[in-house]
Amino acid sequence: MSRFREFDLSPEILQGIQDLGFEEPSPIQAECIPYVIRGEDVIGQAQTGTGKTAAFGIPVLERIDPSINKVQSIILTPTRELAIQVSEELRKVGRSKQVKSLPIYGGQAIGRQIKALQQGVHVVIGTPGRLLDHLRRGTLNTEYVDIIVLDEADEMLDMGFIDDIETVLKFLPKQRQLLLFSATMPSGIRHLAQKYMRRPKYITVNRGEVTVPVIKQVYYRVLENFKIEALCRILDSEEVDLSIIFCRTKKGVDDLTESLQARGYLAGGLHGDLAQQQRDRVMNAFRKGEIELLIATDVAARGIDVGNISHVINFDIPQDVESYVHRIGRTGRAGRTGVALTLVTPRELKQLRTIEQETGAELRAKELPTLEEVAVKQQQTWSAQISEAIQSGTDFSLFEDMVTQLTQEFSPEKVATAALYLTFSERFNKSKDATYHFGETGASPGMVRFFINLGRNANLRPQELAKAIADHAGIGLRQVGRINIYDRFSFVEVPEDVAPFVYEALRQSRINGARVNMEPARPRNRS
Ligand SMILES: Nc1ncnc2c1ncn2[C@@H]1O[C@H](COP(=O)(O)OP(=O)(O)OP(=O)(O)O)[C@@H](O)[C@H]1O
Ligand SMILES: [Mg+2]
Repeated sequence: MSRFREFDLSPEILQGIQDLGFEEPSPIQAECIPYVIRGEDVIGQAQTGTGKTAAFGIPVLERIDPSINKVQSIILTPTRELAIQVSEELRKVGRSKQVKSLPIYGGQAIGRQIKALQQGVHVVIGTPGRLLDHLRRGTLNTEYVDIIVLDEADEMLDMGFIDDIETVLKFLPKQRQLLLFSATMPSGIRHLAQKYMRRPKYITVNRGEVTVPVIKQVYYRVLENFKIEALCRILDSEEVDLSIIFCRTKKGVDDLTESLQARGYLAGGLHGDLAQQQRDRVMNAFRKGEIELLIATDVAARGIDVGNISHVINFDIPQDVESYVHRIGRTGRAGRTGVALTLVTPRELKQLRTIEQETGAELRAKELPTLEEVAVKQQQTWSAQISEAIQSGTDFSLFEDMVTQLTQEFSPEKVATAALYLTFSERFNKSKDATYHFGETGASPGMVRFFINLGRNANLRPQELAKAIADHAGIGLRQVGRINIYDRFSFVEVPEDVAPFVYEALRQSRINGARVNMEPARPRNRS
């Protein structure tokens, strides 16, 4: 608490900070709080998860006079979930001071909001559309409003929101303090912002790095139609606590949620077309850990703060760099570590490079876990589950007679093994009809040569094999170079730059309906 005491804060607010368990101010808080208390306009930029909410929340609450039962501050957020979350944090900090905060957003009965506003609140946290609705109806009195905050300011001043924001500002008193906060602040937006601000103080603690260094950033090259399989292998082999999985579209979210649920994962979908009740249900379940995977559009990309998110997974690569920064920032918050994984298809490699360049971060390429690796991991998980069931004294009475009977005829080991087999073997991939190998000898310059064991596919003609490879790797038929088929094996040459895709395709593909299971040996460059 020591350094919080150095600010000009009332005992009630200090109490609120202590109740939240904050011991020291984060850098953005240390820098912003004094300026905001003094009434200056501030643009605050700091990495995701570094406490920007309290950086504006603490001084805003300090400035509220709870004896005046009127709205004195308005905070705008781009999404409903974020409005609820910010309102919740402000409610905690302001509790001792008896500051009343109210979230206001679309999808919730407006009558209820009007009633709550009539009873008197001090801080309103809302999404622009619904806030405008209240301003136009005259159900939100702005006479006493003197601090306005745009959280995720660059998004709020971007095309999608700017008209609404300008209209909101027109409803508010001319003499007002404006605060802008975000982890990203493109220079265009910063210039635009000047128009609404009085000699703003620009505070940034990024030191040139937009992403959070404790987030491990990794990407996997995958083919479009192999993404779900790739995702499942990742989920089955990583230590995932909670994870947000981002998709490009709402339909993508629905489809992926359904696939994952069908495979037995605890998954829930979140996007803008769902009913508010459903959105609330999913968000609450995720916060409580009742679902482990939140499948979402960019609606969950900004601001959302859930403590145990160990992994952010870009099932679809983000459309722009800001989206990448905010998405992956859902993990690695408040000093914790995190992992950000991105699935990249061949045609998206360029977009990946752009992200790398503009964030200055290094994304490491990683090989997908092999089926063997997944199996080992799964066996560990299952073993742990079995041990736990035994140690926790689970009631097995339903099966005890069966075991007694079986063990008269077979050894207990045999019985247990058979039971495990029947329970789990389905989930192992057993089809190993053909195997691909790599060889690196004798390839033409600039080419990588793959040695392919065709197994049951030995009757393929070279042209058919070339086409199958091109289709599966997502490359042109003409890029498949020399192909030779000898009895049950074949050589194929492809240019170096597409080799990783061919490699991936060979690992994953079915040719002639047979699952081809290639067990690694990386594609090595010829000497
Ligand atoms: N001084 C502090 N000490 C300890 N924890 C803190 C402190 N300030 C904030 N936190 C915690 O850090 C987490 C992240 O804070 P917050 O959501 O405000 O980050 P942010 O900078 O707004 O991130 P984003 O850019 O993603 O919106 C929250 O769980 C918050 O409670
Ligand atoms: Mg935030």
